[in-house]
Amino acid sequence: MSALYSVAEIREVEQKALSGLQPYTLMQRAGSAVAEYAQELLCSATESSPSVLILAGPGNNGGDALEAACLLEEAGIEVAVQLHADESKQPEDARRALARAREAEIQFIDDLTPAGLRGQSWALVIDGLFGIGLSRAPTSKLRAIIDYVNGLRCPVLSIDVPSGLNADSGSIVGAADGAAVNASHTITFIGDKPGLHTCDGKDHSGHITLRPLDIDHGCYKPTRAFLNGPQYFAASLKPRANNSHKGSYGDVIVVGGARGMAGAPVLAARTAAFGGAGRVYLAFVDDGPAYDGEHPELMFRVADRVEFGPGAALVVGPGMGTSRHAYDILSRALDSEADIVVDADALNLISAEPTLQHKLHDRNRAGGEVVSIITPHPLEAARLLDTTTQQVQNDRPQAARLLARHFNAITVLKGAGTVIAFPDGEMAINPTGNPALSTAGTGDVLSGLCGALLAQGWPTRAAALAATWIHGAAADRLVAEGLGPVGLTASEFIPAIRAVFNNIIRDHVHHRPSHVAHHRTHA
Ligand SMILES: NC(=O)C1=CN([C@@H]2O[C@H](COP(=O)(O)OP(=O)(O)OC[C@H]3O[C@@H](n4cnc5c(N)ncnc54)[C@H](O)[C@@H]3O)[C@@H](O)[C@H]2O)[C@@H](O)CC1
Ligand SMILES: [K+]
Repeated sequence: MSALYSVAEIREVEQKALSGLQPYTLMQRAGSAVAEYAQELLCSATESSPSVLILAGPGNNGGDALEAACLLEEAGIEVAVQLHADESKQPEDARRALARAREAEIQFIDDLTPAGLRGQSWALVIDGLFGIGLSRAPTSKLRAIIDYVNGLRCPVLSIDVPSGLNADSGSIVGAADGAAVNASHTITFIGDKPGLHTCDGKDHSGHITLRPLDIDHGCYKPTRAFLNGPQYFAASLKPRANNSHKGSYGDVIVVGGARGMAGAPVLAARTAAFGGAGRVYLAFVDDGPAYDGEHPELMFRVADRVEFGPGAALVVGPGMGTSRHAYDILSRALDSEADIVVDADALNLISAEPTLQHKLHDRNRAGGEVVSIITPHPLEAARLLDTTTQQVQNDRPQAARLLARHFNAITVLKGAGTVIAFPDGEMAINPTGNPALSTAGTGDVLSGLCGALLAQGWPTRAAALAATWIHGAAADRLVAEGLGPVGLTASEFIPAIRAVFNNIIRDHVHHRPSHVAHHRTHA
């Protein structure tokens, strides 16, 4: 159950479902799911006042809220509704929900400003202002209500999508002119949505619960997007054979390190070693250090004297600089038949040089297998797409898909809710990770881990998914241990990555029993 649906796909499912159901059925189901969940939240609330504030907007999201209001009132819970709708323009189902609420003599708050809400202490707010139908920034009047809700300390349950958030992209509709509810919980309907998991979605959605509303499976089509998880790379999680040696786990060559920038490739190389590569080389653009005192197992070379044969996995770009010399080395790496991870300065060089762009694009192996992974952060992505960081962040899924198609490379667009896009249009959003990763060097760690998995023979697709997931899970583990999110350094993620990786291998490997149980026979 980790498929992600675009708004257009949700609408399609909804239309198919509605054609086979009595009118109002889905809204009833949605309202009752909200009421049920609200009651669960109220049970755990500490607030002495049981009063629930219900915000209902102009569309069917507001209808869901009104239906929930009726059900909560029937259950003996005190509710107060603030309705932000032009009643003459409500859709049919929402109008019916409103009529029902009026008949039930639910309390409507006449004052539609925050002043009408102040002075009350709410046990819970139910946010039904906007769902997937929000098309422009909320008006200033509604922004004031959203600000009021965001200043409260009680739980906030958003219906379908936190109002103000774009369900496809996770950005706030209207950017600086917009505002979105900060939910503690989101109950989302029909299918999970990408925008809840990336960009601002991660901060605004809180705990996400999916309710498919009993819609027949036949109404759903397969989607091209999913929430990343170990099930998507489980086939590559294998135990190590006893009869193996360093050659069994491949070579990583980290290519980078212009003068004065040795730290980045060292971080990538250390992670490649901790991620299980058999041998790890650093190929320096300029004369780098002779060895790593803390990890003397890493082998230092001068890039000009290193062959980029097909057998090794290349990680190109950390601390590489953008000199002519770096260009030549990158060009040679792109010409090679090796699996390649392209990061950092290598991406900057590519964004400035059409020749390199073509080389990256044309790197398919015979049979069409994609052999390149690019790992841009939003600024690098913006340079590659010749646009602005703001534009990239406005629609991260779209930006990642464009990059993947344009450069024919699996694209790992880093940031809150990292997006992994494939050249065939498929896309994953990564649920692991936290702001502890917002520090220098964590990108080098990610590209080093990708390289380690490629060196161990993982397909590029599985490597990109697993590296992203493990990298984020390592950050989550450190924060759970009380070591972050403030002040963690990139180096500290490296041993945590090793621990998480070994754990998931253990969890996914089926062990044979060590002995055979024997049955006693009684005489
Ligand atoms: N139709 C159905 O049977 C179902 C609908 N569902 C609910 O309905 C929602 C979608 O309903 P709608 O399509 O009506 O969309 P919304 O309820 O999200 O809101 C759309 C309405 O808001 C208006 N609007 C958009 N942006 C605005 C702005 N900035 N300021 C003021 N008004 C603005 C639109 O003109 C439209 O009237 C879902 O998110 C879900 O909560 C679910 O209950 C599932 C079943
Ligand atoms: K909502």
